[in-house]
This record gives sequence, structure tokens and C-alpha cells, in this order.
Amino acid sequence: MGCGGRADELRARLSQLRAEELEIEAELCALEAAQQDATRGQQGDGGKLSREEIQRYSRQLLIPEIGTRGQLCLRNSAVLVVGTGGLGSPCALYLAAMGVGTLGLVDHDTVDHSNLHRQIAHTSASCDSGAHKVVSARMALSRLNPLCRVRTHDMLLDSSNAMETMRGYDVVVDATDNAATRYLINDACVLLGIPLVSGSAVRLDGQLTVYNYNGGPCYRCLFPVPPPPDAVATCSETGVLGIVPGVIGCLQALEVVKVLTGKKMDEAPGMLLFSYKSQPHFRAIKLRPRVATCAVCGDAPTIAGLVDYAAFCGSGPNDRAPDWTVLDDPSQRVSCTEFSAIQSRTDRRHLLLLDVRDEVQFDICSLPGALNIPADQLEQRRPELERAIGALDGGPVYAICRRGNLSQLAVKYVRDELGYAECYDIARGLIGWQEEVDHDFPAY
Ligand SMILES: Nc1ncnc2c1ncn2[C@@H]1O[C@H](COP(=O)(O)OP(=O)(O)OP(=O)(O)O)[C@@H](O)[C@H]1O
Ligand SMILES: [Zn+2]
Repeated sequence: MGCGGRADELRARLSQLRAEELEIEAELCALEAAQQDATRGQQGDGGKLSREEIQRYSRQLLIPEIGTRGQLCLRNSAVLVVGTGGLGSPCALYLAAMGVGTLGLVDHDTVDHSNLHRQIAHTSASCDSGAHKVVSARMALSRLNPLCRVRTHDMLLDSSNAMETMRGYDVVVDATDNAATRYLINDACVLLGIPLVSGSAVRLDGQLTVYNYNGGPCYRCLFPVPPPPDAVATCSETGVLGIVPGVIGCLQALEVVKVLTGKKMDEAPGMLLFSYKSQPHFRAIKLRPRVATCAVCGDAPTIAGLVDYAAFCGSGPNDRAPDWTVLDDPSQRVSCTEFSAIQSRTDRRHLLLLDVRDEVQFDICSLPGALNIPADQLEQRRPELERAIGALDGGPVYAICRRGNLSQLAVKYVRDELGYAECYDIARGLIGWQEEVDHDFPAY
């Protein structure tokens, strides 16, 4: 067998072993979840470091701020990381590496290819095997540091299970991505008296705050009212640079260490803002103190137990961006399958495919022959659009976007503002095209 053949054989064996490893990990997670009380609490001699621990953590033990006392604090602590995505991955990896004794991981999702540029606890193999994020992350953590006990909670954290899940942890890390879960975790932390290390990251910006600690404010003190659901930017809609949640997740781990080792806060608690675009990248702002009228941590709280957070926020933890209905008349919309048939029987000179996504998205992928005019530039580029329509000899215009929302606005614009009635929307946009017509078309 040649070198190439042998290499192929080894690659195939390796990917089979990786898949098997994930299977074993999943079974272990399930077994250990069934005997949870055995995995909580101190390990070994609570008051002494073992030879192995001294060796492993030696470079950290040498730091006066940590020393044996600090290392024992970490070893005898339990930290819950909610969300094992972009923030939770680096945060949990560092907490395990630094010697936190018990790490709980909560997530309900499976690993996706579009997660891997930032969710560094996961691998392509996890994705190919359809692994659950908590299983995949646990594998990474136990490889890194087998001394760390990892407890997995493969579930959607909600009002029915949060108190039971979070109780007993010394610190909770919010590494999630939605308002409903942020309020849920905050309220449970206040009710249980647990400090909360909260982070967020989207596009090129991130934020970090420690709530409910040392008499400081809780999340509700600062944000008593949730933002409107469509004002919340998500990674899947607006994107995120891989390292940004990496920076914030690492700083979350740092804050956890500070809380666990009892480093006294010299100053009033602050919010740290990070931006790739600003110079310097970090800015700290002082937080207002705890608000006496806060509904959950105030002097006369009105929230004594967990509430319905999806109702409070107007969107749940699972809600993806809503689909709009701008065009009430269904005859103004065609499915992707219908458009594919129309396109193949129409002379391309008499059909205009108008792609109204922004240029960045258009550059990622597009259908052949599409004219790109972003929805928010239609008026500004009206002459260009009118010229293209003028060349159609009365032929149809079809508008497309990523998921069929903005394209409806474009159809309305062409019909109402340009007075051109032969204009139709392609329902479900390029996501629909990939699912219905061309499975090889890139999904993003
Ligand atoms: N209520 C919840 N219970 C459990 N896990 C949650 C909850 N809310 C959010 N999460 C998890 O928090 C993680 C957040 O990760 P991240 O912000 O990187 O986004 P993502 O959902 O993985 O990816 P994308 O938004 O790009 O599809 C996800 O793994 C998500 O499943
Ligand atoms: Zn409060």
C-alpha cells in the first residue's frame, strides 16, 4: 500500500475512534447524571493538595494571589456554566484547566458546523456525530483535566428546572444568548444567593458583568424591562467574530476565579465593554448600586419565585427570528420550487432576480444572474432598478433574500413605488432554496 493509501486508512480509523469516543462519553454522561449527588462536592482531602495537583497547578500556585489557599478554593468549588457555545466553551475550558473541582454544564443543543469558528470546546467530529453540546464539551474538559468533575445537564433551562439545577453551585456563569434565559438565570441566582458572572458577544463587541455579588446590583436592577424581541441582535442573524466570545468567555473565567478565591473588590462593580473597533479595546463603566425597588433583589421584592420568562420578554429561549407577513395577497409570493420551474422555462433576458440582502451576505453566496440591491438602498438606487426593469419587456421581477422577509418589502416597493405589478416574492428565500431545490447550495 502506498503512503496515500495508508494515510487514508489511518484517517478513517481516527474518525471512527473519535465517533466511538463520543458514544462512550454520551453514555457516561447519562450514567453520571443519574447519580448526581455522588459527583457534587469536595474531592480528595478538602484541606490538602495532592502531589498530582501540586505538579499540575504549580505555575499558578506560585502566584501569591492564588497560592495553596486559592487553589484549594478552586478545587473545593462548584461552578455552573449555562450555555456551552461561544462564551461557555472558553470559559469552561479555562475553569477546568485552572482546577475548579466541579463544573456543571447546561445546554440543550447539538453541535453545528456554523458554531465551530468560536465554540472551541467542540470539534468537527462532534458535529458529524450529531453530539449534544454538553457531551462534546465534557469530552474536551476531561481530556484537558481529568481531575475536574464535569456534571452535564442536557436540557433547556427553564422556570420548572432552574432552581433545582442551580442550587448548590458557588457561582453561575451566564453564557447564553437570549433575554428570556438571562432574566431566568438572574432571578434564580438572586433567589438562591449565588453570584452571577454574565457575558455577551455579538459581531465585534462584547460585555462582561458580575451581578448579585458583594451587595452589588442584579441584572434586573440595570435592565428592569426587557428589550423588544426584534431589537436583540443574535449571532445567527448578525454574525460574530470568533475571538470576541473567546475574549469575553476567558474574562468570565477570570471573574469566577476572583469570586471563588475571595479577592475583595477594590471598586464598585463595573461593566466591562469590549470592542474590536475601539482603541483601546476595553472600557469599564461603573454600575449603579443595587436598586431598592428592584422586583427581585429590592427591599420589597414582588418576584418570590421564577416566572414565565418567554411571556415577560416576548420571546422564548428557542425562538428564531420571526417570519414576517408583509404581502397579504398569496398570489404575490411563489415558493422556491415554483421559482425554480419558472426560471427554467423563462428567457433570462425577460426575468429579473432581485437579491435584496446586504453586500456582505451577497458575497457569501448568490444565485446566478441575480442583481444585488440591498433592501435599504432600493430608493437610493432607484434609477438602476428602473433601468433593469425597463429592459424586461414586461417580464417578471422576483425578489429574494435570506429567509423571505426583506424580499417582501422589496416587492411592495416595486409594486407601490415604481408601479410595476409584475413583481413577486420568493418565499423562504435562500434557506428555502437550499432545502427545497439545491441541497448543495451553501447554507449560512
Ligand atoms: N435556556 C437555555 N437552556 C440551555 N441552553 C441554553 C439556553 N439558552 C441558550 N442556551 C445555549 O447557550 C448557547 C449560546 O451559544 P452561542 O451564543 O454561541 O449561540 P448558538 O445558539 O450556539 O449559535 P447560533 O446562534 O449561531 O445558532 C447555545 O449553545 C444554546 O443552546
Ligand atoms: Zn436587582
